Amino acid sequence: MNPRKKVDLKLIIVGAIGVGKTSLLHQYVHKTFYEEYQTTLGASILSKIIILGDTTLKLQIWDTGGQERFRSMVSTFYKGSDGCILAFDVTDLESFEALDIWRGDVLAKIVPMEQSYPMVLLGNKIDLADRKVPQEVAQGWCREKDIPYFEVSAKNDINVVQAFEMLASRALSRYQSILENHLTESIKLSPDQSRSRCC
Ligand SMILES: Nc1nc2c(ncn2[C@@H]2O[C@H](COP(=O)(O)OP(=O)(O)OP(=O)(O)O)[C@@H](O)[C@H]2O)c(=O)[nH]1
Ligand SMILES: [Mg+2]
Repeated sequence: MNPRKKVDLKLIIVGAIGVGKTSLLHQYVHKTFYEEYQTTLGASILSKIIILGDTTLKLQIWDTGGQERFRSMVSTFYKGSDGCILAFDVTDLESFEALDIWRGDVLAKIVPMEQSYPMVLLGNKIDLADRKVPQEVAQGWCREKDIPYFEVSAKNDINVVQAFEMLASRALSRYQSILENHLTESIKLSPDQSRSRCC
């Protein structure tokens, strides 16, 4: 029998209204795409199990609504997340300009750790002709922040799996190094603890 490790990770997807967050998630989890737009009211969760190396990962991915009126409410869901997908629409300049705010909102809810919090940026709808955000501009933003960038299309299923799995793999590495640090700390602590118990 394969003694595969099992890890549960919470991921979130955030970004402005209508950029395609729900569509990206449905493409990744269900391999489906809908042209009709149904805004996400608050948040919803989808799960997917994937295998990375010797680990079975259960991804719980929180889809959040981009409407302004939900911003403070959805930000309460960021807490405890292991990684984040930031999304914008390459045909919507405002959605790109709003990224600093979305990123700031997420980082404000994350407890700072030695290991940096994993994020990836997805520029969605590259199947459309009327692009407003050049690839180099988005890449420049990501370079400054040390975040990987993917140009994607939820509609045509371009780069979607690669982007989600890059985030999952970074979130898993962070989870493992936090776990190792905890174990090292408890090994360091245990001799003192046993001494104090016996004296
Ligand atoms: N052409 C094209 N349209 C897309 C793509 N992804 C999403 N859409 C369309 O964009 C619209 C909005 O998509 P959603 O996935 O609902 O966007 P959202 O970011 O979840 O929106 P909120 O929940 O309101 O924040 C829908 O009509 C989708 O069909 C894409 O890659 N290409
Ligand atoms: Mg949505």
